[in-house]
Amino acid sequence: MSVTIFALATAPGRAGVAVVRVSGPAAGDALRALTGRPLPRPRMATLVRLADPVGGETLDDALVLWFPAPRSFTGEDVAELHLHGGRAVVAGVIEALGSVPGLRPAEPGEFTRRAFENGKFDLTAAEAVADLVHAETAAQRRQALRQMAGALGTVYEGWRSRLLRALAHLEADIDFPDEDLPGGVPDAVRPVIEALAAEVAAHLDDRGRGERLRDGIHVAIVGAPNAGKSSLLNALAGREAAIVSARAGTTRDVIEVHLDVGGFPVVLADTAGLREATDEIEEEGIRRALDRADRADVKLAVFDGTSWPALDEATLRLIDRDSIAVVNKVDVSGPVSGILAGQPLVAVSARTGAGLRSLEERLATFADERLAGSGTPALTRARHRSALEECHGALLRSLSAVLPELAAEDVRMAARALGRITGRVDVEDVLDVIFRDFCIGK
Ligand SMILES: Nc1nc2c(ncn2[C@@H]2O[C@H](COP(=O)(O)OP(=O)(O)OP(=O)(O)O)[C@@H](O)[C@H]2O)c(=O)[nH]1
Ligand SMILES: [K+]
Ligand SMILES: [Mg+2]
Repeated sequence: MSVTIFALATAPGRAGVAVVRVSGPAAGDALRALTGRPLPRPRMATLVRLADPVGGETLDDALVLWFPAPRSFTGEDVAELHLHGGRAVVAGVIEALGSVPGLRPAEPGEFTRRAFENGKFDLTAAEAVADLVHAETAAQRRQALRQMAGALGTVYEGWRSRLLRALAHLEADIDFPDEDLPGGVPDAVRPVIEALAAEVAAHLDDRGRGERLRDGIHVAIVGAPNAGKSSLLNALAGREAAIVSARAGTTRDVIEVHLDVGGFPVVLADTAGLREATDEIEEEGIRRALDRADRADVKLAVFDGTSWPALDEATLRLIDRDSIAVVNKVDVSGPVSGILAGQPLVAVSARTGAGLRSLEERLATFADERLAGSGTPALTRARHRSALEECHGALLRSLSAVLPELAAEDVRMAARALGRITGRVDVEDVLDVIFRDFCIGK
């Protein structure tokens, strides 16, 4: 029988309300010990006085909820204590719970892990709980909620059950071979495996859409010294994150800010101005700038409008189809317009804020094209990607296997790779890694 765990489920620190969660066979004992009363009616908020079971001192007047197993978040008996969110109240209740026999503080992610182990949801949904807790933008929230509702798990489990049917077919063929037909995969099964391999490949080939939506789309600001890159970063971030000065070569290190642009998470990076370096520090800064530009999903190529229509050569060379060309300082230069890399220039002033809205809209459109996609659930984690790559490889091998026994073994491997994603098969080794991502109380 499992031990009973407890933890503060809300963020630590002073707050209006703090929720303490208790889960396990002794949760009812704990609730009775602190309230001095019989258990309240299940799932009904009840106002009670909580007192220290040892000294009898009053700790709080709290709302308590009682969820008997199995109808609870973890599938075990669960008690929730909604406290006044002061540090002393929370500390007193936590200490009182620690004195109840059979209780111990929870590890990070332990509540969600128990829910998974009790079959409340599959691993992809458990991972989505962590994503939802960390979601900072609307698009991230939507993706996590979809995944939590089982959108990804359903796709992977669907593939797995089709594979298991194909496997049954293959195994029947091994037991009762048709002497006239040579070769590995029989004709009846081949199209099934081919179709699955194609679906898995299409799912893998999404340019990291789901992973990017979790982690943010990477945007690098590049341009000549004094074009106003750092000023632009500050204007978009709404704070003085980077140093601005009239001296060319101010920025050396890459400076990152995290933004919400139209509901999409964006990691915006300011970089050193591109020119012949004057010392080795600047040289390293420029190397980092080019490296970041190379790895970015989108480049903001910033030009100094005061030299319009002359445009910096080094910056022009970096422009490709993943770039947005920006002309800055239009407060000085006056209006500018033109087409670069097939797209209209965005004219802005980091100083007055003119044009920043259109720039944000253009960025959001880029993010939308790359991240939002077709509504099919996206691949969200490297863990899923590597298992799917393994599955795909095994499917391709099975198609070219010369013996049905070998084809069956490959299909079995492909199915096992899918089962590892949802947590159906041998996952003990990954559980610790996955739940370590969670905070305590989740
Ligand atoms: N008038 C005007 N001046 C600007 C604007 N944006 C930046 N500046 C000025 O241009 C100068 C350079 O700005 P920075 O933001 O430091 O330029 P940078 O591209 O980051 O320069 P490096 O880091 O040296 O590559 C500063 O004096 C800014 O005040 C703008 O929109 N209008
Ligand atoms: K500067
Ligand atoms: Mg700068």
